[in-house]
Amino acid sequence: MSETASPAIAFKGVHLSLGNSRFHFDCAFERGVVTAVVGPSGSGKSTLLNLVSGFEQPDSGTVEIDGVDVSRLTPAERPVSLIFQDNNLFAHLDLYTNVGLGIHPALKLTQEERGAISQALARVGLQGFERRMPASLSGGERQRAAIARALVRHRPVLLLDEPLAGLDPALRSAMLELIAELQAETAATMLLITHEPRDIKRLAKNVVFLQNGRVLLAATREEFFRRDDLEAVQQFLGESDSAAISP
Ligand SMILES: Nc1ncnc2c1ncn2[C@@H]1O[C@H](COP(=O)(O)OP(=O)(O)OP(=O)(O)O)[C@@H](O)[C@H]1O
Repeated sequence: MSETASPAIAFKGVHLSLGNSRFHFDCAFERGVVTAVVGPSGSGKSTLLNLVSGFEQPDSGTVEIDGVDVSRLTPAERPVSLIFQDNNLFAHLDLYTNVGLGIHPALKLTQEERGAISQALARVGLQGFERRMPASLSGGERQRAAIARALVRHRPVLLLDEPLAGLDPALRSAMLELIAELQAETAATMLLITHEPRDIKRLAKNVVFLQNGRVLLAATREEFFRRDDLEAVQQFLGESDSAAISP
């Protein structure tokens, strides 16, 4: 991974215990690119993202965003947006309100901000969907609405926790394109949890591979795909490939 520019996110001697699981992260994430966060189930991928978003705080060590120690800040105080696999939207609120909440929790919006909501919905292909309720949307449309909300927030860091899981192949590929376009437009630093090598190939510049709560390998995408000397990486590539072709 590039070490020349200052990283957007840095874990410095971070230790955390959750139940019987122990995590130790010392790693950095390059600014303005997508880094794929991969590894076996239970290796700590969501926990790593939670430490960035503030849903977990380290027992010791620090998490820095843009050189600022954010370890003790609440999620709302951090310069971060999040998109999960599902449950990104409030089911009882229409899309206009769901996206608007990304700008202001009490929806005290200026004329310009109100315009930005409709623009963001149009940007993700949901023009005219302002009054639609989440339950009336397909899974792919709901994920696009979540991206619209991230867009209006203008945060420098976007965390994507398996946002494509559960989508059919055509929707997956449309979402991959959309995320790639938004990354190019906004130059946000993105961390993407995925189980799919093709997501890494399409989107990621770097890859961080976790095992047992630690970073096993931090590499560029090209280096990562050459590291099949590592059994865990070989297993990830093998299993994912077979999963990709099975019905
Ligand atoms: N709040 C918690 N209390 C106890 N154990 C926890 C807690 N949160 C996570 N863990 C444990 O920590 C380990 C890592 O969890 P995590 O969700 O970060 O893994 P993951 O790599 O994202 O897994 P997956 O790919 O299955 O989503 C798991 O064994 C999990 O059960």
